[in-house]
Amino acid sequence: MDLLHGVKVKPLKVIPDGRGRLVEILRADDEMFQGFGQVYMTTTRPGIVKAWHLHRKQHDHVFCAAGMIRLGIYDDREDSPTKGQGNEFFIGVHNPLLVQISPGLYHGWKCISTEEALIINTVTHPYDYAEPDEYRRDAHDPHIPWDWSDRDG
Ligand SMILES: Cc1cn([C@H]2C[C@H](O)[C@@H](COP(=O)(O)OP(=O)(O)O[C@H]3O[C@H](C)C(=O)[C@H](O)[C@H]3O)O2)c(=O)[nH]c1=O
Repeated sequence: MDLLHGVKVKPLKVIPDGRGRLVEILRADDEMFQGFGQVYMTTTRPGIVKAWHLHRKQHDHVFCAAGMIRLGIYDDREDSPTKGQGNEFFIGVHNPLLVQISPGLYHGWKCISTEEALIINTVTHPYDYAEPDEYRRDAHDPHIPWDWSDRDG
């Protein structure tokens, strides 16, 4: 899969031992590091879609620590070489991957596990309560050619 302009991925290493497991998520010396604003946890119940979200300033770094999600990213930027294209990732306990999403890209996810998905998002700007850097479209807005329904095969 060709990555959208402004999307980067980092495969994460799971270090298991007799007590449990440890996973480094994002480091200040990573090539992809863009700065630190805050880190927060958000969860999604099975079958629920949280989309579409877009930030104008902020980079997101999405890691799914429990459960599994189908992460969708859609490029609607006029000046982008990948305008009109999308990326899809299946990430979580079975595929530990950190996905960096640049400002201007629509993104969202669906929880595809039977248990709640737990997402750790490390972002480049602290959340501004007065003027959140959050722009949204309905998850099923026809402007974005995306189908969140499950596919049989
Ligand atoms: C991000 C954030 C939110 N909030 C408040 C605002 C709302 O009252 C409540 C839920 O926030 P939101 O609807 O933004 O939560 P999610 O729908 O889980 O949004 C997240 O999921 C999608 C798919 C993303 O891509 C967003 O970037 C990410 O914010 O928490 C805070 O108080 N602090 C914060 O840092």
